[in-house]
Amino acid sequence: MTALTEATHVPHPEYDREAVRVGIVHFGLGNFHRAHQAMYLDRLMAAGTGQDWGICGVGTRPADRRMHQVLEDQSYLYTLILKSGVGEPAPTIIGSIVDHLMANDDRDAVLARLSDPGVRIVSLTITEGGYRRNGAPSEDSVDVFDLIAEGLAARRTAGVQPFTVMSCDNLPHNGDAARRAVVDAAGRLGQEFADWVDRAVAFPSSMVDRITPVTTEEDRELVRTRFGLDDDWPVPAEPFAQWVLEDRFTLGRPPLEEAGVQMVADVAPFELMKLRLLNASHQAMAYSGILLGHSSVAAAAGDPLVEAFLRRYMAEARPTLPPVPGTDVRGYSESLLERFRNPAIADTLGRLATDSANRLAAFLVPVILDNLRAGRSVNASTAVLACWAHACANAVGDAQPQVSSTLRAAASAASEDPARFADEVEIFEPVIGYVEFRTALARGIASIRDRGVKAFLEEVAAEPGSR
Ligand SMILES: NC(=O)c1ccc[n+]([C@@H]2O[C@H](COP(=O)([O-])OP(=O)(O)OC[C@H]3O[C@@H](n4cnc5c(N)ncnc54)[C@H](O)[C@@H]3O)[C@@H](O)[C@H]2O)c1
Ligand SMILES: O=P(O)(O)OC[C@@H](O)[C@@H](O)[C@H](O)[C@H](O)CO
Repeated sequence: MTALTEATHVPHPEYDREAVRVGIVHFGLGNFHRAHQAMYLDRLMAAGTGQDWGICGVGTRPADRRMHQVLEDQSYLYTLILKSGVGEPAPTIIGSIVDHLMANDDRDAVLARLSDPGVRIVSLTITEGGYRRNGAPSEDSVDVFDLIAEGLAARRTAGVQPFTVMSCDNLPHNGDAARRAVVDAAGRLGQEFADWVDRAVAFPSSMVDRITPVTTEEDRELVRTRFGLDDDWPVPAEPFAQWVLEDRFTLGRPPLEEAGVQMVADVAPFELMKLRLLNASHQAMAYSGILLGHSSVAAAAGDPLVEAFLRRYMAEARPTLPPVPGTDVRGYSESLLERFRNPAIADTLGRLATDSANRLAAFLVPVILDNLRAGRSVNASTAVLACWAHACANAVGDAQPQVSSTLRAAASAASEDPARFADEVEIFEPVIGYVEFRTALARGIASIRDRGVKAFLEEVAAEPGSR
């Protein structure tokens, strides 16, 4: 077994990692960041143009301690395994992460990093829920946005220009979501400071894409036995990767376009296309798939009924999208179905159903709202919510969508009184006033209850698509 630091028999960092300086502080260093942003930076370092943009990860939750320990033990190296489903998986050892801190254990070290003039970007993959402040953070967790605001305040006091805050989470207008959260946290330090943050800090939006599932025991075994590498936490991902990023940075940026990133003035059309076709389809597949007895994404996507339902959903979502520069949106939809079917990606419906209310709020509810406003059908997208209600109430174990106990109780009551469910769910607030929505949802819930999910999905999938 070869240590990652010694491995030369697979692609590995050939650049001098000692010469890499930290230029990016990243909050929420999970699998996606390691498969995406860190991979792009590693490409630049290999080309000799990214050496000022080393990454220092920051964990803010107790669960991040495991990542902290593993990375520290492995000199922050890990294996990215790309799986196309055809031929051998392709490993690359990624070297762009050079430090990781736990804010819970050493807040001062994190603030020192944030104050360092060499740090010019703070990036985020803290999940959709990470942008909602629900009361005080739990005792063991540190609030990401409080830390960022404190870091900005320290820089201002020291006369150091503010860093750029770059959200890489799947949220509509993720830059604006980050701005709101940072300005809100800055407001707790004073209104004048919050106004300064709002004026002086750049918050570019981005569209980020690479399906990156949770690491399994099989992935660890693959890396050990097939590649002879001693890696406690490799990252599996699909070969496809896309990053479209607004070119607004206060203190410069890495030459990301040289690594394949699309730098644009306005990311909104790309972002809408991806969230409403890929992520919302993931939601559509998760709850219908769970009710049909599937547990893996590949199996659900390979089920002709789920595929027909996804096509129907995408046809309903497409009219809500603006033209996307250089992109055939129908072709994009087809390519997604193929990516979902990748048999080598052990992605689970359980992962897609994690934190389900926040995901539906970000990806699906806006599609319903736009179609309602335009007087178009919302049957397929509302069918996703009817499936969600039944999956929340009836699925068990890993398949059960992650929701609050209040929401689960509402979902359980929905079978008895389908018309009530709409009023019980906070994330429906933007669409609750539309009678078409309420009727479609109640009808969907009752139809699954009375005729079963298969008959219901067959009926929805057979409706003529919008375009
Ligand atoms: N996995 C993918 O395929 C993928 C693709 C594109 C974008 N993303 C984005 O990246 C995010 C993270 O995905 P991942 O696969 O790395 O997940 P992960 O579970 O591997 O890592 C999530 C990270 O976010 C942190 N986090 C979770 N909730 C938080 C909160 N409320 N406040 C602060 N930090 C929090 C966790 O501690 C962890 O460090 C997604 O939610 C999505 O927005 C993921
Ligand atoms: O990661 P989330 O919570 O935003 O959504 C779950 C999946 O849809 C998502 O992780 C996709 O796999 C990803 O967005 C593909 O780029």
